[in-house]
Amino acid sequence: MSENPSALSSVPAAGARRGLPASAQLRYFYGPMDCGKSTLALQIDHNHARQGRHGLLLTQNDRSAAPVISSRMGMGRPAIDVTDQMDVRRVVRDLWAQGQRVDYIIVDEAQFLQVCQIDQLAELVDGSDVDVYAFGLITDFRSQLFPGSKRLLELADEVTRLQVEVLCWCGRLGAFNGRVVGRILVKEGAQVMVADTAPGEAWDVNGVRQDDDVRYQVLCRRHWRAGDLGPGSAAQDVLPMSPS
Ligand SMILES: Nc1ncnc2c1ncn2[C@@H]1O[C@H](COP(=O)(O)OP(=O)(O)O)[C@@H](O)[C@H]1O
Ligand SMILES: Cc1cn([C@H]2C[C@H](O)[C@@H](COP(=O)(O)O)O2)c(=O)[nH]c1=O
Repeated sequence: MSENPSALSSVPAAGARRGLPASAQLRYFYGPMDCGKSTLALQIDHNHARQGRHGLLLTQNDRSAAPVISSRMGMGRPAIDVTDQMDVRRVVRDLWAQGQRVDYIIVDEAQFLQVCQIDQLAELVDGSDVDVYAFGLITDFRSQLFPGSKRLLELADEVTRLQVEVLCWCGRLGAFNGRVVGRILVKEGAQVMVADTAPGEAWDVNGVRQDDDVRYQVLCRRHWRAGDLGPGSAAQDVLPMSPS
């Protein structure tokens, strides 16, 4: 691994500032869709950048279909779209070769990264003292771990569940990312299908047309298991209308 110019820069890593060994960390922030992960990613980037630290922003398959980290709060920042074949260490090395510092890396939609790419991030933390902040879902629409998320749980120095509560339609805490096709909750299909929690949007992601009839709905376990999408769902629609 080539030398990190950050170590030579005027803003050394936190540990080095105190004369301690390098103290970079791999931190993983997770939560269901719509809980504020991208917003927090942008806030952390903002706070580091304003202290003169240099960040590298990565994402994969952002909802906006653009290479950006985008928050539903309306903010967004350009990011590198990580392809499956990309060696993240190479991206960092290339920046160093151009004389650019990389003090920290922010990765949004980290659940989509390959297992080997999570290992590469850990290598950047341990070998080059680069802080890594990863944000993503932990489980998919079947409530199974994404491989990238599993690897983050295995490797991260710190794992944090976001505190912003996303509620199921019944008012319980929602932790399950239900995939809704038409008006039906599905439990089979491709693991990756980019879509929003808002209905009726369609776009191309990496040249692949996404199904405009697919959306996600965060549910509690009880209603995810039952496939009950609440008032306005298919089950409700077939009920006879009450006379006016
Ligand atoms: N109009 C709004 N007013 C206040 N908060 C909002 C509004 N729209 C979205 N949000 C907040 O933004 C969160 C979604 O943020 P986002 O970073 O896009 O989520 P994630 O990346 O986890 O899917 C919502 O949970 C909500 O807290
Ligand atoms: C559950 C689940 C989600 N996805 C996609 C849907 C969205 O494009 C992203 C999550 O975005 P957010 O920033 O957390 O709102 O992931 C998927 O492809 N497969 C799934 O099972």
